[in-house]
Amino acid sequence: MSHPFDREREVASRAVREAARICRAVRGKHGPDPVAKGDKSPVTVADFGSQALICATLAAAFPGDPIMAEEDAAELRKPEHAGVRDRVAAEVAAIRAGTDAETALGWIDLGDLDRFEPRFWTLDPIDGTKGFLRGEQYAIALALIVEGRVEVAALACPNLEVSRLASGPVGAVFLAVRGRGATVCPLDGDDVERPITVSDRDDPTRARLCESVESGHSAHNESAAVAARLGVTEPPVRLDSQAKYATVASGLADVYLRLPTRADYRERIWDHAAGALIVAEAGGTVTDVDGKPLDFTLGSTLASNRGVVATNGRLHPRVIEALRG
Ligand SMILES: Nc1ncnc2c1ncn2[C@@H]1O[C@H](COP(=O)(O)OS(=O)(=O)O)[C@@H](OP(=O)(O)O)[C@H]1O
Ligand SMILES: [Mg+2]
Ligand SMILES: [Mg+2]
Ligand SMILES: [Mg+2]
Repeated sequence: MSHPFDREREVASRAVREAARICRAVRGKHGPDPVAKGDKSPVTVADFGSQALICATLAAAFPGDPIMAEEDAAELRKPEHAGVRDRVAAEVAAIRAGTDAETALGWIDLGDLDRFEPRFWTLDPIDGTKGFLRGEQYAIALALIVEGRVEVAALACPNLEVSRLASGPVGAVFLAVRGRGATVCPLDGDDVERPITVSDRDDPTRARLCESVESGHSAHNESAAVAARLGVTEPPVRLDSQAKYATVASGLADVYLRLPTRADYRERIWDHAAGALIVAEAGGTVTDVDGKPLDFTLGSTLASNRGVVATNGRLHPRVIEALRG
């Protein structure tokens, strides 16, 4: 039986898998060549290559769909970055033979949507770029938003173990369609997908928390205070990227806290759309720190939300209460 968004799910899955290949290739070869953006955050050959491939795939499959992606090709067009541009073009051509630099830059710039649309994709070609540079966790995050609701999510986590068992393969793809549950399957090979669910833990003192590695992205001192109020004794697991959502969705952690470090920072929608649907479809709950649902209708940021809290659902009210102090 076919369902709405079957094709979108299949295309999104294929797109993030192909992007994971370029990320791994860039890491495997000669270092990722980070370039500092205007806000001083890093972007690499792999971020650009991933965005180029995914935008090309989406444009071919859904020509009318706009894409709101994190990166753009402006820096790559500057003469001082000709070396990076040539590497991006070469990495893209290694996967899509015959692609020239102008074509690759044009694909990157397909992700230039900057305002809300009734139907659009949002893409983080590498979420957790700092994790990618450290050789730790990162994710390729793609989501389809229709009428302000996330309908489809695909999240590739190339360094996440599918089953945290020693024998589990490294690299996972998480998929979700609203109303149809969430699944995981290995990034490599063609193993079957299996459904995932959040944990059923309801004792807050035993909650397993996870948070960002970077203290600039989430206030570690405040999450420690929240943990103390809940009576949690285990230290939080720190991992980069939307791998945190995947960890909660698979029941390996119970709570993801992302607490604002500055009053003026607005979360970007591509940092949350895919992960939030995957947790919700695995049976969990995602809100901001005030307990409000995330609002994806306001353009590129979650302008009416502060921070993010994702839990297994059962613990959500207790966590929001603990956040109130
Ligand atoms: N001040 C501040 N507060 C909150 N979030 C911020 C902030 N600055 C940046 N960012 C965004 O954080 C994204 C990475 O988040 P992570 O959870 O992966 O951080 S961490 O690497 O685990 O520390 C990161 O995504 P990528 O750029 O895709 O890596 C940024 O969009
Ligand atoms: Mg970034
Ligand atoms: Mg990101
Ligand atoms: Mg990114």
